[in-house]
Amino acid sequence: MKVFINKRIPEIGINRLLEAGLQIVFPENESLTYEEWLEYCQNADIILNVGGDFKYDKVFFDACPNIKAIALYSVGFDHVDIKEATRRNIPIGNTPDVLSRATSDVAFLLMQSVARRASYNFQKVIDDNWGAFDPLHALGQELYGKTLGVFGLGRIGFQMAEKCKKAFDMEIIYHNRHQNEEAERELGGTYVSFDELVRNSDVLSVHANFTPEHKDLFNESVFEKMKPNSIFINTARGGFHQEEDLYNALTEGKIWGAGLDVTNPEPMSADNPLLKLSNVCVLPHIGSATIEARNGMARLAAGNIIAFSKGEKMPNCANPEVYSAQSP
Ligand SMILES: NC(=O)C1=CN([C@@H]2O[C@H](COP(=O)(O)OP(=O)(O)OC[C@H]3O[C@@H](n4cnc5c(N)ncnc54)[C@H](O)[C@@H]3O)[C@@H](O)[C@H]2O)C=CC1
Ligand SMILES: O=C(O)C(=O)CO
Repeated sequence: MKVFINKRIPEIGINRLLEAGLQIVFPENESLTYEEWLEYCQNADIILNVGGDFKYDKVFFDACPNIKAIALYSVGFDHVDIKEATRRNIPIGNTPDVLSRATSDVAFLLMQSVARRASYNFQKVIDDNWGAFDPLHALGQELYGKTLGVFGLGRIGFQMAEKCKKAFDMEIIYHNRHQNEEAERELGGTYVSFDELVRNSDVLSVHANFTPEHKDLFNESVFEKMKPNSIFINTARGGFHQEEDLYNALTEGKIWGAGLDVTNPEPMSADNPLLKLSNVCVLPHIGSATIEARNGMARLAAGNIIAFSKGEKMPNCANPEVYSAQSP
């Protein structure tokens, strides 16, 4: 079977695919236009997808009737129309768990960076503007004993909560699709309504899976209810926050600061007004960017493809219902 991989991934994944006798096709140039990407996909049986540049929607599936399986090099699958894939019996593999530690590390890093104004202070050093010791300037806030609100207490949200609990003895509240009793026991966390989460969090960290109906969920009316000392963190997907409303909330003192690893669109333009604010820290979607996580993702993506090529179930599948649909 022919596997199209749109961008180089760590060797461990490539080697596994080659050892399994699969044929790999890489593009000559990794910056593909939609048309070029589609053409590569049309000539493949399986796709190993890196990044979220192109959507796997009805138009794609109609244009690529030969595609039998897609292995995402990500845990998030918001760029895939899962219903459409399932309808066509196409399993969609993803890479859970192996990146939870790295991504929650970045949420934790952003939280502290914003609380201590790290990017603002770093910029001062770069600008040769260190200045004299000033008892009243660039003061941050301490996080000990404060309340962390997790929106989406899944694999990554849990690890963020665990770190905040251990490092700063923070109180954990969360809002999730379902109450997570095991997490409550381990973290001593409390399930709250969305409204309570927004009103009571000192740090509100977004970790849910993105779906179009939640676009701009964090908007003016939400920021309005947040505490003036609160920090908004988003490492999930940029679509969750309304950027202009976030900017206004930050400049009008409705919230203390924001840390973003994800924006909408990505990349964020260098002249984005958010980047001029001293209470904002933006990272270029590096949540899973560690050697350990990226190797793990390569291993899982290759494992999904190899299992599929042998007629087995993908071990990590975003639409396991494809398998029950196939059974008599
Ligand atoms: N910044 C980065 O580099 C990375 C970002 N991510 C993002 O993080 C997301 C979460 O990943 P995991 O923790 O592995 O997923 P997960 O599926 O383990 O956890 C997501 C949780 O969010 C909850 N949820 C979903 N929609 C919700 C809603 N509308 N309201 C309340 N709760 C809701 C789910 O019930 C689930 O518990 C991914 O989907 C991806 O978008 C993941 C990895 C790296
Ligand atoms: O896995 C994901 O969903 C990412 O965003 C990148 O690792």
